[in-house]
Amino acid sequence: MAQMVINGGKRLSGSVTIGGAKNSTVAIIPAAILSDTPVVLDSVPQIKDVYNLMDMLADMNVRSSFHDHVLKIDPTDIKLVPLPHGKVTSLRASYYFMGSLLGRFGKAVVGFPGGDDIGPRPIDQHIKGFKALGAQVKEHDNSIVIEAPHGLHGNRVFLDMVSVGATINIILAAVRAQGTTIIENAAKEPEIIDLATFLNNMGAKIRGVGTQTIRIVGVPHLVSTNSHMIIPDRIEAGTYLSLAAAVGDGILVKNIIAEHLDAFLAKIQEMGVNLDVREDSIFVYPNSQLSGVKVKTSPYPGFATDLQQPLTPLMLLADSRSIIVDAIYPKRTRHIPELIKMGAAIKVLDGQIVVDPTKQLAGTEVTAEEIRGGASLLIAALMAQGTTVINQAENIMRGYDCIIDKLHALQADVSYSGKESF
Ligand SMILES: CC(=O)N[C@H]1[C@@H](OP(=O)(O)OP(=O)(O)OC[C@H]2O[C@@H](n3ccc(=O)[nH]c3=O)[C@H](O)[C@@H]2O)O[C@H](CO)[C@@H](O)[C@@H]1O
Ligand SMILES: C=C(OP(=O)(O)O)C(=O)O
Repeated sequence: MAQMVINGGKRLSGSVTIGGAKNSTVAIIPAAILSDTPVVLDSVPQIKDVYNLMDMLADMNVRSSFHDHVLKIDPTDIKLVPLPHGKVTSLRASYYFMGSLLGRFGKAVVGFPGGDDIGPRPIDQHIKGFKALGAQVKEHDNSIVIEAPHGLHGNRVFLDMVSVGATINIILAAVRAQGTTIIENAAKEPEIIDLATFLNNMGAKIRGVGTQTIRIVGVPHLVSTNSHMIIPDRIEAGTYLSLAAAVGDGILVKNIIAEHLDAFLAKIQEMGVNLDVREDSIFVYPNSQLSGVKVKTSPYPGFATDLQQPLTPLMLLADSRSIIVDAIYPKRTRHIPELIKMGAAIKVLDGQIVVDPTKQLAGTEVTAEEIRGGASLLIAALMAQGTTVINQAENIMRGYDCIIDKLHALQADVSYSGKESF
């Protein structure tokens, strides 16, 4: 088990540069096996999910190398193998191999995915999409077995709810299918646009990404000719903005696409956070007076569920009550008992997170049950007097690029002991 040790109570300053988006990267790596030629990705975040996906690629005889944020993937000698367990359960995005193996081989055997334990995460819409394209889907030995003996054929799929994962998985399966697939009620996240840009640059015909209707005309082959630069991670950016507002004495957060953070920026400005939004960076001024706000998460462009936890510690500094309603993952509250251990006046009441003004947090031993819960504890620890030990800190490493170096650059007193020493 990895631990992060934080000596809090210090004001931080300096600048931090945001890495490539986790949720783009973890879709684009599985998508790379749809290419007939080697693929090069740039601005890839140094996170645990990337290393786990590389291990899964190796199981399929796909060579990959990762240096200085450049990831090279050569799928030319790929072999169809079942991916029943092992790394599959270490992250959510392993389920994208269902769509991409199906698109490449017309068959996939993939175990049930892991990822953050933030409440029930069914995949019925993914399966509905695969079936609509002509695949047969069954469960065997804790794996999903998907086969399209007569090939995949484009079709219309109306998603019952807006799902990032189902939208991406259907794109991956449809991109080399025969005919046209139309996804309605599709998710609009910027990471889906990034995936489509990557695939279109290799010859795919995907139109309408970023709207609720996506149209995919299948093509027989994909060929990569240029490297693809991953977009900046809006969730990492929101986390550092929240940290900067909570403990900063003036912090510049660089490599940001501010439009991807509209709902988050509007909310922290409503709290009274003083920001200077520049072309591709945001300067956060030291804050004095903050007010409580109400946050309700919803699919993009709404307030991201992945940012409710990193925002929570900042709410403790407000002079009035804040309320969070996570409409996407109502059970995403495993960090709350840990924040209470640190002295936070916070509770879960009727499915809502109620955050009351808290004068001072105190360092103690807590556990990061998942990525964003871990980020929330990290910010709280930087605010707290004394030492905080975060157990299971490897969960934070699933999604935050070079986090220890970035925190050191801001003068934070943080150390990490664990296998993932990046
Ligand atoms: C790797 C990745 O990109 N992860 C993100 C992705 O997760 P993920 O793709 O798993 O999340 P979805 O967008 O699919 O989930 C949205 C909602 O739909 C429900 N649902 C989804 C699929 C399905 O078949 N059936 C169903 O009921 C889910 O339980 C959830 O309540 O989007 C989430 C919501 O923005 C983010 O928190 C995750 O960071
Ligand atoms: C929930 C998240 O990730 P995943 O879907 O990969 O578990 C997240 O990044 O906050």
